[in-house]
Amino acid sequence: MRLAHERAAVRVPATTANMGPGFDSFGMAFTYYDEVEVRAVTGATRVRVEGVGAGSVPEGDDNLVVRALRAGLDAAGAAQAGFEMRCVNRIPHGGGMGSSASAVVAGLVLARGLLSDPRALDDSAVFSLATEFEGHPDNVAPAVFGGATVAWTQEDGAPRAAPMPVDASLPVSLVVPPLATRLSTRQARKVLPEFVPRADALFNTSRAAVLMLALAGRPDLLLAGTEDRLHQEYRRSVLPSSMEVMDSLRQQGYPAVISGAGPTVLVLSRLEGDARAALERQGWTLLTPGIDMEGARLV
Ligand SMILES: Nc1ncnc2c1ncn2[C@@H]1O[C@H](COP(=O)(O)OP(=O)(O)OP(=O)(O)O)[C@@H](O)[C@H]1O
Ligand SMILES: N[C@@H](CCO)C(=O)O
Repeated sequence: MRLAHERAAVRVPATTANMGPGFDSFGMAFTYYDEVEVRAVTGATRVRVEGVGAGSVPEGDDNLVVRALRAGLDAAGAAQAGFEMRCVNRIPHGGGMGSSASAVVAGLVLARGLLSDPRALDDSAVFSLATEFEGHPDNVAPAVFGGATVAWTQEDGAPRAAPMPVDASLPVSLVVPPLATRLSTRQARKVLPEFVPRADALFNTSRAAVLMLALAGRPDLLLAGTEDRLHQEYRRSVLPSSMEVMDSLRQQGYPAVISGAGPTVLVLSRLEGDARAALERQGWTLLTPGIDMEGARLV
C-alpha cells in the first residue's frame, strides 16, 4: 500500500459514554468537533495545536493523533513519512467527552485519507484499532459511526458495535466544570471495585433496557433509564462536585448522569431557568450540541 495523497483533513465528534446504566458499552456522538489537517512531508513531524491542549499536548511523534495515524498506516502496510499537522481542538481533555477516543479516531481516519486504497482502513478497521488504543469501545463506537451506539467485546476479545435507535432531535445539555477539575479516565477507573453485588448488576440490566426504549422515543422513561449502581457512586470521592450537580438535577426531574468518566455532567434534556443560571454562576459551562449522526469523516 502507498500514500497516494499529500494532504487529508478530518472532523471528529465529541462523545459521551455510559449514559448511566450502560457502563463501558453505551455511547453517543455530539455535533461538537475537533478538526485536524495533516500533510505528509520529508522532514520531521511537527504538530500545531490551537484551542484545547495548546501548549500541553506533545507536538511531535508522541502526539496521540500522530501515534494513531502511524498505527493506521502500519495496519494498512503503508510506508511512514514525516507529518505537518494542525489540530483545532474543542473537546476538553480529561472532561468526560471522549477526547482521547476522538484523537485516536481522527488519526486513523487521517491515515485512511492518505492511502491509495481507503478501504484498507474502513470504519470497522478504525473501530477495532481505536478500541485497542483506548482499552474499551464505548467512546470509540459513536466517534466512528455517529448517533447512539452499544459496543461490547466478544468472547474472543474482538470489539463489536451496533447503532441504537435514537430520536435525533433529543435535546442534550453538557454541563462542563471549570478547567481546574479535569479528571483522567485512568484515575477514575482506579476507584471502581472489581466485584459488584448481584442486585446492582440486575438493577443496571433493567435500566439499560429502559434507556434504549427512552432514547428511541419514550422521553417519559429517561429518568428511570438513566439510573445506575455500577460506577457513578463509586466515583463520588474523585467527582464530588459533579455528583452533587447530578444529584441536584435528578431531584429536580432532569435525567442527569456523569458523562463518561466525568467530570462533565450529561443531561438528556434542555437545561433551563434557575437550574441553568445557578450552575453558570458557579463557573460551569453549558453546551447544548445536537446529536451527530455521521461520526468522523474526511473533509
Ligand atoms: N486532541 C488530542 N491531541 C492529543 N492528545 C489528546 C487529545 N485529546 C486527548 N488527548 C490525550 O488524552 C488525555 C485525556 O484522555 P482521558 O481518557 O483521560 O480523558 P477523556 O478522553 O477526555 O475523557 P473520557 O474518556 O472520560 O470521556 C489528554 O490528557 C491527552 O493526553
Ligand atoms: N466507560 C468509560 C468511559 C471513559 O473512557 C469509563 O467510565 O471509565
